[in-house]
Amino acid sequence: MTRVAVNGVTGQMGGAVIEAATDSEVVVGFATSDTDGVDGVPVVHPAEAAAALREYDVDVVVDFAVPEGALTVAEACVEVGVSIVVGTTGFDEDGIGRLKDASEEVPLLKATNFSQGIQVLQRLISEAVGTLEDYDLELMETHHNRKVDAPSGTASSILDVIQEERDVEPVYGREGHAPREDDEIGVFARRAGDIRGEHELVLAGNDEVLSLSHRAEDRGVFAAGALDAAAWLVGRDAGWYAFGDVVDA
Ligand SMILES: NC(=O)C1=CN([C@@H]2O[C@H](COP(=O)(O)OP(=O)(O)OC[C@H]3O[C@@H](n4cnc5c(N)ncnc54)[C@H](O)[C@@H]3O)[C@@H](O)[C@H]2O)C=CC1
Ligand SMILES: O=C(O)C1=N[C@H](C(=O)O)C[C@H](O)C1
Repeated sequence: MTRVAVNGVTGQMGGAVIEAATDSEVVVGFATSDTDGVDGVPVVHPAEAAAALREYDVDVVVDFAVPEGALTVAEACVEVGVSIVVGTTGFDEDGIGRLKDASEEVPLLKATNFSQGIQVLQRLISEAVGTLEDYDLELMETHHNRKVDAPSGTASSILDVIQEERDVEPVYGREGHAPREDDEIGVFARRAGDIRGEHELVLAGNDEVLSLSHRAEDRGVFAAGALDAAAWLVGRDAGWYAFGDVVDA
């Protein structure tokens, strides 16, 4: 069985990964929380990650934490030579640069969303935006009230997909006198309750509206995708991998 360490183990996604790990074994977790165990998994501070990766003979880290924590653990993976699946969102440019550096030393797979449905949605969006060239585009995402980064990592990835097809300028929310420019795309983030994750792109023009959307109904979908990615990643060459590589395999 693949020996997994979970970064952010005391969080919402950490719990979902422990629950979903039936074909792999979660042998240790990292978190800054003041606890030494969760669901029978020992919890170690991220500052001690390198020693724990050696002690627990970890094959791969599955990370759902915060950017600074993900970077600390990614750098521990480099020190020990362990693969890492990065699910944390909200990295700035410097953080992405540090992850890229890590991927030169160990296999690193980063995805802003580990659901297969979002992979397909991104492909559909690419086709729709490329085909309906003159249609207005508006992007919406909705998440639970504890989410700290906005827009979501998935919305940012969808924006990247759109910008490969069309030269659009994101406008993050609108307020006051804000007439729409032809080349803009409105991007909206809503936070409420325990909504697991909803994303929608609206394309409007020519007296019609096309709406492409996805809704995650349980965190288990992300946890299962990340564990599939982890099993796929172990034993590969150092490099930067995407969840699409796993889905297409
Ligand atoms: N790629 C994907 O499919 C998905 C990504 N996410 C992302 O995963 C991340 C975590 O989400 P949740 O579990 O909902 O958050 P959460 O707030 O419930 O959990 C965060 C965890 O990180 C830990 N933490 C805080 N500082 C840390 C540090 N310096 N080092 C290591 N751990 C640290 C906390 O103790 C906690 O265990 C977010 O960035 C979220 O956007 C969430 C769901 C799916
Ligand atoms: O924080 C979350 O919950 C989620 N985060 C990811 C994101 O930022 O896109 C993926 C998913 O939507 C859930």
